[in-house]
This record gives sequence, structure tokens and C-alpha cells, in this order.
Amino acid sequence: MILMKDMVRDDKDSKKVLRSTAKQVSFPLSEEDQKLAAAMMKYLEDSQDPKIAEKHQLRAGVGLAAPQVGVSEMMAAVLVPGEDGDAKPIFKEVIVNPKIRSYSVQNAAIAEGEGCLSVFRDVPGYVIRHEKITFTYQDLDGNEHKVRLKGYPAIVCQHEIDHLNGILFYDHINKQKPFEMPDDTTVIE
Ligand SMILES: CNC(=O)c1cccc(C)c1Nc1nc(N2CCN(c3ccccc3Cl)CC2)nc(N2CSC[C@H]2C(=O)NC)n1
Ligand code: NI
Repeated sequence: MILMKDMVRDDKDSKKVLRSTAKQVSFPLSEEDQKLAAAMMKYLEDSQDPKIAEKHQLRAGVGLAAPQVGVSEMMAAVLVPGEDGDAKPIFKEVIVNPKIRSYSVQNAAIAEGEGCLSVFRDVPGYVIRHEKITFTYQDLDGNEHKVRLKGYPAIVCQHEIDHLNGILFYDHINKQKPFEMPDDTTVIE
């Protein structure tokens, strides 16, 4: 089970695993990679359950990338729950070797800013991202998928794909004016 103690922190990342470009994953997945994928998704599920999260002191997340648990491989789990906890999640997948293929000119940012399981402090400011993205990835069986996302799920996938390329959310915050936004940026509540 992945716990908060397993998370690589950006302020204690001696091997700079959070700042490296992760390695492509080859198929068929090794036993180890299959176990890692399952454990990352399980972390997200558990972290979104108030009882389990409380019991194991898990910080809630909708995305977790392999480098965040010290594995520099192109793999990330994403679990964006449905509105008002209705059963079907908006996006639930372990994305392997993801690559953004195209994106909108339109930008978007979460009104309250972004959090990250590897950043144990609040970093205020608008994280400017693409409102829409089209990206490809392989699933755990190696099948290629092409997905178009918009709004919050698109933001989450950009945050996770960034992790695989050594980028952290606060790299996108305007240092001088953290709450400045290009005027036609969509604000996501
Ligand atoms: C500094 N202000 C803020 O963080 C912030 C502040 C307010 C609102 C938002 C919306 C903020 N922003 C933000 N909130 C989230 N969660 C909202 C709560 N939720 C959750 C919590 C409990 C149960 C189930 C769930 Cl689902 C888990 C996810 N997640 C991310 N990110 C950035 S993209 C990757 C994703 C991630 O998983 N981070 C760990 N950002
Ligand atoms: Ni993160």
C-alpha cells in the first residue's frame, strides 16, 4: 500500500527524480510495473474515501505519477470522480507513455490553484494550462488510446503528464504576479 511516507517530496528529492524525464515503459508490462500501476490507482481510490484516508492519513488526490513514488517511468494513475460521487468516474485510467498531441489556444486554470502529493506546502497562484488537450497513451495491456479532454480532467492529466517530464505545477505560476491570468483564461471552479 502506498502511504504518504512513500511520496518523493520536491523539497527532499536528492535523486531529482521529480525533475527528470521518466523512461518509456515497454510492453508486456513487468510484474513490478503491473503491481505499481495497481498500487497507484488504489492510492487514489483510498485517498478519496474519507474513512480510509483518515485511517492511513492519506492526502486526497485525483492523479499520481510513478516518479512521485520514486519510479522514473512514464506511467501515471488518474481517477477523476463523477459529480456528487455518482458511481461512474469522469476519467479513470493508468496512462502509460502518454503524449499530448494537440491542445487548444484557450487556456484554463483552477480558481483555487493546484495541489500536489509531492509538494507539502501551499503554493498560491493560477496554474495556467491548456483548456482542451488531445493525448495518446497505452493502457496496461499496451493498447493505444487517443483521448480528448476539456476542463478539470484535462488539467489533471496535464499535471500528471508534466510529472513524467520533470515539471511541477508551480513552474507554471507567474512568479511576479501569481494571480495574473492571460485575459481570456477559463477559470475552473
Ligand atoms: C492550492 N489549492 C488547491 O489545491 C485546491 C483548493 C480547493 C479546490 C481545489 C480543486 C484545489 N486544487 C486541487 N484540488 C485537488 N483535489 C481536490 C479535492 N479532491 C478530493 C478530496 C476529498 C475526497 C475526494 C477528492 Cl477527489 C482531491 C483532488 N487536486 C488538485 N490537483 C491539481 S491537478 C492534480 C490534482 C491532485 O490530485 N492533487 C493532489 N488540485
Ligand atoms: Ni502532482
